[in-house]
Amino acid sequence: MIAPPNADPNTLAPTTPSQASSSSSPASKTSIESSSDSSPACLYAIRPTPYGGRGAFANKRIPKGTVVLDCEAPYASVICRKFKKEVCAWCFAWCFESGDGTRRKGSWSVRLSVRGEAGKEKERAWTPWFCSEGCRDLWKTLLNYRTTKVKAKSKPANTQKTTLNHPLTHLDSWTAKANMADVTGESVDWWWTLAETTTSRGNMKKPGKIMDILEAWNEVSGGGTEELLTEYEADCARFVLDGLVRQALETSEGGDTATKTAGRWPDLLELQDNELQHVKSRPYMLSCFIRVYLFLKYVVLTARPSRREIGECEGHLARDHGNVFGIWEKGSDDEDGEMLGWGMYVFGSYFNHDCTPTLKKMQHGRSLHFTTTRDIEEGEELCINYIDVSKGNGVVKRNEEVSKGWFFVCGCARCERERKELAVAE
Ligand SMILES: C[S@@+](CC[C@H](N)C(=O)[O-])C[C@H]1O[C@@H](n2cnc3c(N)ncnc32)[C@H](O)[C@@H]1O
Repeated sequence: MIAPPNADPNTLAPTTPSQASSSSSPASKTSIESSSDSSPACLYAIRPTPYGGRGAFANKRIPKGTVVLDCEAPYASVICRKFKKEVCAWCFAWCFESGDGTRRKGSWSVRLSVRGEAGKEKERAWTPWFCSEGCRDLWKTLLNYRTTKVKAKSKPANTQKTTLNHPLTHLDSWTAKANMADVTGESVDWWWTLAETTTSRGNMKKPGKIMDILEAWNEVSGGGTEELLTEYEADCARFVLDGLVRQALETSEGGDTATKTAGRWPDLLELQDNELQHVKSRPYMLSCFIRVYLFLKYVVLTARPSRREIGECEGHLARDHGNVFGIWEKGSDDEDGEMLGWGMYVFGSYFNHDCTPTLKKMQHGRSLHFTTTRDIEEGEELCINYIDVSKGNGVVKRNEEVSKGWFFVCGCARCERERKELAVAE
């Protein structure tokens, strides 16, 4: 359970137990159970825990080595830009691992063909790369959708980027001005509303408004993200876009494209919303979120029939941190590898952290599965580990790590026991 450390470790994402008070909502329980026909999710049920929102509890005795959840593919995912040529956008194969001697040069050779002007192939910042044509075809089959095409308008005669001021940097000053010590749900909503109203269609005609500037930027930059967003924000934008595409396919094709156990949009919305906790801890994340939203709305999604509204982008961003899983170089974050990207495997996000985990998660290509590491008794909680618990760190160090990355105090039995032992020793 991770968020993207490579981009900016301080932008990793967590949540607080308080927000999970919707915890035992019947909807979330149904979501998990409804997938039981195609997955072994009926082995457990989602119920409130005494320490941290909801958790997954065994419905019956589960033997060691049982796969309790097998997510075939993520609901949404992104390969970090710096790895995009090295990691297959479909099966997540890393060229340095899959190398047969010829591939050690450091990038895959198949990419999505994008025709630029005069029919010439050109590579854009968002162009995905693949390990094979087969993977590229699968990607195209699922996402046969114009995700990255910017509005086709004739270019203005003067295409000097330098004549435009960066349209989104002013957002930094918004959050800098705000007293973030007093951050509340209402104040976060207020900033979002301000972002929306100052860029709304009603303001379109007024010169100097963000909408106009973004449209002009769009025209001269050809939709490039390089200068509008930081690399991390661009990765977030691609992640959200992937989710929006899946959501659109769900709606337009009756949901048949929903990947096995990846969940659907309503399931994703059932996940813990981490936005407030995240912004409280890292105020600059609010302007990052809003920049991603404005970028998607006015630069990328202008080719779509209807423009996505705040709710959908915010819905993704609010659940991204703390709920997504890293896509790791060796398929498991227990090993010291690179995190190549991240993915939202919705139903996997109900597993809480335990310093003595009962599940091991393993990534195989696009899939992620969770296997019991010992026999589990009926009623026992199924937990994974968010941090490396094999380092031999004590309760204090482990909790420093958990609270730094995920903002919660670990309520697992091992931590409770070690805290008591420490108190007695003092
Ligand atoms: C991915 S979510 C897990 C599901 C979550 N409990 C829910 O109700 O949606 C991670 C969040 O669960 C809570 N959590 C997970 N493990 C915990 C633990 N060991 N102690 C306290 N809270 C925990 C924290 O709020 C954390 O941010």
